[in-house]
Amino acid sequence: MAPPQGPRAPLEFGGPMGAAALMLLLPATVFHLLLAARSGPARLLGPPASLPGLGALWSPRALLLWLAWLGLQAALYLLPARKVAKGLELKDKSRLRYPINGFQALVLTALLVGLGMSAGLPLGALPEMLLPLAFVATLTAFIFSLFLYLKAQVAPVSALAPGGNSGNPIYDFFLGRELNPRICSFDFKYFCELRPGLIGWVLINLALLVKEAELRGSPSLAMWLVNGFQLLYVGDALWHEEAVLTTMDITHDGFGFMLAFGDIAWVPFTYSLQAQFLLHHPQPLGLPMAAIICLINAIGYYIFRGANSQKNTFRKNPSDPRVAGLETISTATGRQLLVSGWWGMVRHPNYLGDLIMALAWSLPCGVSHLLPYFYLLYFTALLVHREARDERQCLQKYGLAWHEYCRRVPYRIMPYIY
Ligand SMILES: NC(=O)C1=CN([C@@H]2O[C@H](COP(=O)(O)OP(=O)(O)OC[C@H]3O[C@@H](n4cnc5c(N)ncnc54)[C@H](OP(=O)(O)O)[C@@H]3O)[C@@H](O)[C@H]2O)C=CC1
Ligand SMILES: CC(C)CCC[C@@H](C)[C@H]1CC=C2C3=C(CC[C@@]21C)[C@@]1(C)CC[C@H](O)C(C)(C)[C@@H]1CC3
Repeated sequence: MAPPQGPRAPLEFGGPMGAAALMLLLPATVFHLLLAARSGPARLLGPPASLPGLGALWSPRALLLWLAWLGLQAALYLLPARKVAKGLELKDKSRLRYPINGFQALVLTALLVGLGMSAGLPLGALPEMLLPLAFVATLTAFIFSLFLYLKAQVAPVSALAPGGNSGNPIYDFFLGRELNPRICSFDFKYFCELRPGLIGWVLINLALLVKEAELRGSPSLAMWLVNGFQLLYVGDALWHEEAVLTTMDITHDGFGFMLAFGDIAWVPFTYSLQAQFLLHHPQPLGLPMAAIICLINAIGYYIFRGANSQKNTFRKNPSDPRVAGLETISTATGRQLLVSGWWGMVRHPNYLGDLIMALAWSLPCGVSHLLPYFYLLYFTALLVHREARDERQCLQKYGLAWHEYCRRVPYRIMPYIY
């Protein structure tokens, strides 16, 4: 049976009240974290040591820089791609085309930044601008979401997302009405999910590393580790860019404030928190501990990549020799579910790997403060919530076969625990 859609779809995130609260709480959290990371006590909870005036938030230079960044990433998106991939089939039976040139955009951005730095670009000045940059990014997210909401008014019904069309403007603005808003072939959601925010995140990390070298003579080992791990994560996402086309963000969720803000403001300014913390609170890290942390990150990455690649290979071609020997359950839809390999260990092995990596990103910051563990805490909550949403969708899609999968693979994310 098809799940209820439009005004009859069940409301998520606490409905309109929850959506309104999140629209205040999420930007407030970004500013709180930015301020806390640079303050002496670096407290995750409680008010930051000092509150800046409004003047510290607004800077025309930050606005120009931000617009130039978005413009650069949009231009790189429009460059010829090594491949054009097709998305999943839509309600009207069509399949959208997406350029696969994210990794190329990362490399070209690195080249441009490298050239700029050798010509005297003061990258180390960026950390001082994080607050006004986060402010313009948040403003952009609100204005852009309004544009997306209005654009959806004239979109055909077949282009609307299953949720996000409740009729309540606050809720729909938050969740997003249109599934794949585009102008000509420019896909806003796909662009935002992987480009300005993710690449911006590693650029902010690099600027923090440069600033630390300016302040202390050389970057610390902890800063190198955080930069290296997160660059690997972003590089991996862009290298496997096509895989994002099957995530629930692209196939199920509308494009509204939640994803727009998440992609362009939340990711670059909160995911770089560990490097921000390290700039203001240097942490000693010995080689043996660094080696253990590298091992934890490597284990997390091995599980994350192994699980994601196994599912993607299987979904593309179940007879591929790399997955053909795995045990499966048949479903009424004609699709199969893996019940051995990574997907026979827990129902979301990729989340487990991602969480192990999140731990490795925080450990270089020591254990004296809770603040650098914010990502791990937030991410655990996000993935537990996401897992529950995915389970609901899979139950609707696969019915009895999903029950059978849950019986055969009883744990969701962490074997014997959850
Ligand atoms: N860093 C960050 O902030 C975030 C990172 N992520 C990461 O993104 C990645 C993608 O996650 P996400 O989009 O949530 O979902 P998943 O990649 O886990 O995909 C879930 C889908 O996989 C399919 N599936 C589930 N079980 C099986 C099985 N046993 N056999 C075959 N197919 C199965 C189902 O879709 P179907 O059957 O239709 O194919 C299900 O809807 C993860 O690695 C996650 O950790 C996610 C959110 C935030
Ligand atoms: C602002 C709210 C609290 C929630 C916003 C959530 C978003 C920040 C995340 C939702 C799904 C995401 C994914 C990635 C980044 C974070 C968001 C946008 C991802 C691009 C990270 C890199 C991974 O390899 C991936 C699998 C490509 C991720 C896809 C989902």
